[in-house]
Order: sequence, then structure tokens, then C-alpha cells
Amino acid sequence: MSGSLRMRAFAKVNYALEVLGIREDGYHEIRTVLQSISLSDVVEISGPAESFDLSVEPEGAAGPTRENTVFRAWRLLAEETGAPPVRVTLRKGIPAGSGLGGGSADAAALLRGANELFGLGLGEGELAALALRVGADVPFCLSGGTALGEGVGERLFSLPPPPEHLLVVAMPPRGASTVEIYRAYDGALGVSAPGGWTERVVRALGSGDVGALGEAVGNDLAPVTARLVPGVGELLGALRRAGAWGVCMSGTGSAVYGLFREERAAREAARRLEGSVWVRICRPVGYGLASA
Ligand SMILES: C[C@@](CO)(OP(=O)(O)O)[C@H](O)COP(=O)(O)OP(=O)(O)OC[C@H]1O[C@@H](n2ccc(N)nc2=O)[C@H](O)[C@@H]1O
Ligand SMILES: Nc1ncnc2c1ncn2[C@@H]1O[C@H](COP(=O)(O)OP(=O)(O)O)[C@@H](O)[C@H]1O
Repeated sequence: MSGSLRMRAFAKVNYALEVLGIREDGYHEIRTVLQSISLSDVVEISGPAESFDLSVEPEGAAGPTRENTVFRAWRLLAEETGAPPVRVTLRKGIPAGSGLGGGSADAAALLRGANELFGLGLGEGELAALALRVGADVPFCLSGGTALGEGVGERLFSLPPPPEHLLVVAMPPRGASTVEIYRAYDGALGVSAPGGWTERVVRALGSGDVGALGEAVGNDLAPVTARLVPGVGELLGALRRAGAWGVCMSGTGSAVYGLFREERAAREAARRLEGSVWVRICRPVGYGLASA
């Protein structure tokens, strides 16, 4: 089979992220609540091609090809299923190193897209197993929506969608690498016990109240990233002063978000931040991927 397809790969935020400990393999056991949001990349896949080819717009926005999650996902798929080489065009809308899962979403799009394009016949479980070998967040990005994640994020349990709200997502000029942040977390003295955010967020999601959700969001990694990346703390404060019902950092950062009920307040908050940092107004979505 040959042809091409185009997908939207949606970003995610973490409404809650708790670090529970370090596993034998050096990965951190986490408990998290993940939410897909309307910010997305566009992934265009065509094939079979002579050899794997990746073009990224804007150029250089996603690191060297052989380290790109899309290449790593294709190489794994080729090894496991004999999938042929593909040509991929990646239009980045999700900033790299933001904690918004851009690389993970793109890898999920490649796995699902190539499975469809070449009729590989992989089921959800097989796709999720391959996804986890690419990265901790890739299994979530395959399905998306609202989910509780445990383990390194591979044990996923669907949750009810959140009450209607908008997110003002902002990022300081510098990103944060997942490895760097987890390493800094391990080295930080007096790291506090898990913050208990997950339980409060799951309860708030059940209550359907944005205010309760705003009070519940939290991330154990935020203090570590805020110490390493100037601007994280200031942005959290600015969003709160702009009237956000709750503020939090996503994943390992450096992007942060504020929850807003009304569009007017969200637009006003984004206007205040525009010009000094990257900022977008997003809404929760119930899926990780969609055809574009
Ligand atoms: C922090 C989270 C939470 O959603 O999201 P992001 O900030 O990346 O969006 C994820 O756990 C990020 O997962 P991901 O970005 O896929 O990390 P990976 O590529 O799998 O791992 C990169 C490196 O980070 C460390 N790592 C990652 C995940 C984890 N639970 N424990 C870790 O210690 C490991 O050293 C690993 O080699
Ligand atoms: N498809 C991709 N999109 C963006 N960055 C990528 C991609 N593949 C690999 N990277 C590299 O991984 C790093 C982390 O990017 P990303 O996974 O988007 O971060 P996060 O998961 O924190 O949002 C980037 O700085 C970049 O060097």
C-alpha cells in the first residue's frame, strides 16, 4: 500500500505530577493526571519511500533527525513489523522542551499513521507497547483525552473530561530537558514527599468544578525546574495575578499554564504576557490524535 496521510498530534498538560521514587532502571515512578489540549503539531506521512526522510518546519525546531522521536518510532516499527521507509513532514506548533509532550505526540502520530497507511494490523495494545519503548508519554498521546498515569506513565486509566475551561499556556525563552530535571530532582536536598496532587485532581474532575480543579493542580517537579529555568516562577505568579483559577507547570517544564473560566479573562491574561514570552490560549480536547 502506498499513499499519504496527515494528522494533528495534540499536546498535553499534567494537571498533577507526583514523583514517588526511583526504579531499578533509573526511571522515576510517577503518578500523574494527563490532559490533551488543542495545541498541536501537524505530521504528514507518505510512503513507501526509498529511505526515511524527515523535514521539520520551522527548520531545526526538533533536533537532529536521528534523535527525533519520529525517526526513533519509525525505526522501531520497521524493526518489529518490516514497515517500509517513509517521508515525514513535521509542522511544529508545540514548543520543544516545554513539558507539553510535543516529541511524544509526534511519535504517537507516526506509529498510528504508519499502522494505518501500510495496513500493519497492529492493535491498541501492540501500538502502546511500541509507544512505551519510544518514551514515557507516547502511550498516552496515542489515545489522549484525560487519564491517570502510573508507573513511568504507561499504566493509564481514563478519567471523566474536565469541566469546561481555557488554559493560558506560557513558556520562558529556555526549555528544560526531562533528563536534566529528573537528575536535578534526585540531587535536590530535602525533596518533599509527593504532594498528593493526583488524588485532589481526580476528586475535582469528579466534582465538575473549575475552581476545585484550579485549587488541586500541582507538580512535584516545579520547584526544581523553577530553580534551573528563570522565568518559570515569574510566569506562574503573572498568571495567578491575571486571575487564573489555578496555575501549574506541565511535566518537567518549562511551560506553565493557568486555568480560566471566561474567554475574556484568558485573552486579557495572554495579552499581558504576549511580547515577552511564548503564549497560547488552549482548550482541553478528548483525543491525542486526529486526521488533519
Ligand atoms: C515528565 C513527563 C511527565 O508526563 O513529561 P514531559 O515533561 O517530558 O512532557 C514524562 O514523564 C517524561 O517522559 P519523556 O519525556 O517521554 O521521557 P523519556 O524520553 O521517556 O525519558 C527521558 C529521560 O528522562 C528520565 N525519566 C523519564 C521519565 C520518568 N518517569 N523518569 C525518568 O527518570 C530518564 O532518565 C529518561 O532516560
Ligand atoms: N518530534 C520532536 N519534536 C520536538 N522535539 C523533539 C522531537 N524529537 C526529539 N526532540 C528533541 O527532544 C527534546 C524534547 O522535546 P519534547 O519531547 O517536545 O519535550 P517535552 O516532552 O518536554 O515537551 C527537544 O529539545 C528536541 O531536542
